[in-house]
Amino acid sequence: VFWRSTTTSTFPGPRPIPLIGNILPAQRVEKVLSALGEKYGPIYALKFFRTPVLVLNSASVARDLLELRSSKYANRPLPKIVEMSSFNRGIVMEHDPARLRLGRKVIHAIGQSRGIEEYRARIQHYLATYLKRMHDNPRTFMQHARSLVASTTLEMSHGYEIQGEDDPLLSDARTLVENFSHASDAGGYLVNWIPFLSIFPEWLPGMQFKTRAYEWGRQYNMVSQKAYDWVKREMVKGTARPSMVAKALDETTRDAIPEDVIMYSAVQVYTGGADTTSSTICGFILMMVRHPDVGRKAQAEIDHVIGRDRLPTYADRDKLPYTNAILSEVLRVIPPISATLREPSEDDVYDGRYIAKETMIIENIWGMLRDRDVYPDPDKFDPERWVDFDGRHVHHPLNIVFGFGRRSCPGRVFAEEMAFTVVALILSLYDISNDCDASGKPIIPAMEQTTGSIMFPLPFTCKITPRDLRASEHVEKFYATYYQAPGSVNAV
Ligand code: HEM
Repeated sequence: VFWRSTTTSTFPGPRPIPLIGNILPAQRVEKVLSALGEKYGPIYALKFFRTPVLVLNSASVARDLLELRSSKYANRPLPKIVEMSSFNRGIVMEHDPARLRLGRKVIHAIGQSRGIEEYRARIQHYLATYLKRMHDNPRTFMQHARSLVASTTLEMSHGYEIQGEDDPLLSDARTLVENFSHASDAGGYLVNWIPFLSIFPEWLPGMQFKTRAYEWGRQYNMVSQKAYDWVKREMVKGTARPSMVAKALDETTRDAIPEDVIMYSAVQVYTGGADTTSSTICGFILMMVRHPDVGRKAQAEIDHVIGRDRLPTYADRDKLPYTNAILSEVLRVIPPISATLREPSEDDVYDGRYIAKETMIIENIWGMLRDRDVYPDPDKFDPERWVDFDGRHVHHPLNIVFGFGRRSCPGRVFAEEMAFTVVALILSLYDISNDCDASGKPIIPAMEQTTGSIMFPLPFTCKITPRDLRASEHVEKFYATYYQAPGSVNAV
């Protein structure tokens, strides 16, 4: 204590109310945290009840702490409600370093380009299905984006093929994401700040959160187990398709990884990957409706580099800098995850100031991506910013939206590939424009997102029309080439 008080000072921040701490709104916290950052700087202190909190509002500070001191900042705080609902099982909230390492290793089997390659034919199949649906029914573009990513992630994690929108596993997985989103809303439950509340019985007024948390936990365990058992049964029958679970249960690694680590890691491919990646695709369409000039410029680039005789592929990414810049700028202005949490496993000092062990660290991703010192006019959607910008730079949006250091997103490679491919295909095939209301006035959708730990653009309408006759021919050809009829896929 003597050392602390003589050599270090504390971080600036708004004065907390005694006993309660600082009060933040229940929704759109990231915006309030950014506004406070403008007053108190790139790293500042708050207090929630007795918990000390540090907010990181700058990517450089996040890199200094979470990347350059990654072993010290590899933990996430564990809110009581998350523990009560069993969501601490699985990579996202894992506390045990050995289990975390194994869980991330399981996911890495599909998180790297080589791993993704094994699913190439299936990814093409789902892209073909997506394009056909977009072509036949462009009005439901949001649903098509969600189905595309849901199908691909469940295929890669479990080798499972979704049977339409009513598929029982898909609807269980969607409920699970919703429950997780509620449970991980740290500010939403008093018990996260006053943990002893959890000892009171469920029938007392105000204790209903306990019933809810146990129900979420029951559902999480049930879905994870059901999906995992399904793969094991398929393996016994000899009909299992290539998947992350099948690979992890392979003879060579069978004894090395505990079964529950495989089971929960697999289900988190869907929970971590599906809504985030489809939110990005819908965010792209939203920005194209709002900025038709940007879409036209990208189409000119695609036509010039690729021509109209074939469709762009992921392999063309480096040749399409403007199209690629659109993806970066979409993720900068509407990142699917606005903030995540960490905590240091030991005391630390940064910039001459003291950080106590188990301080709650808020990575304000939304705020970092609107840092006025780095991005002039940060609310402006301007892909041009990224055309000549070094992709390795700490302030490049793609180095921020997936987080930092040891807990950064293991699905980044897949997410970038899927999102870029869809952006390039859609721009090459379709014009995206605004709808009009009954009086003929253009409807320009607002940049509003759902609340919760994964944000999705609110439903909006637009027109998605084929650019020319060649677009229809390309979609038909793509479908004929890549669509795989049920039952035609080989087992492992
Ligand atoms: C555009 C799409 C995506 C975005 C923006 C995104 C963003 C993030 C962020 C910000 C984190 C927290 C990082 C941190 O704490 O520093 C994270 C973690 C995670 N993501 Fe993603 N993600 C995306 C797609 C995916 C995909 C496709 C998968 C699955 C293959 C996935 C699986 C995970 C998992 C399991 C974690 C927890 C990692 C850990 O705690 O160690 N994500 N993601």
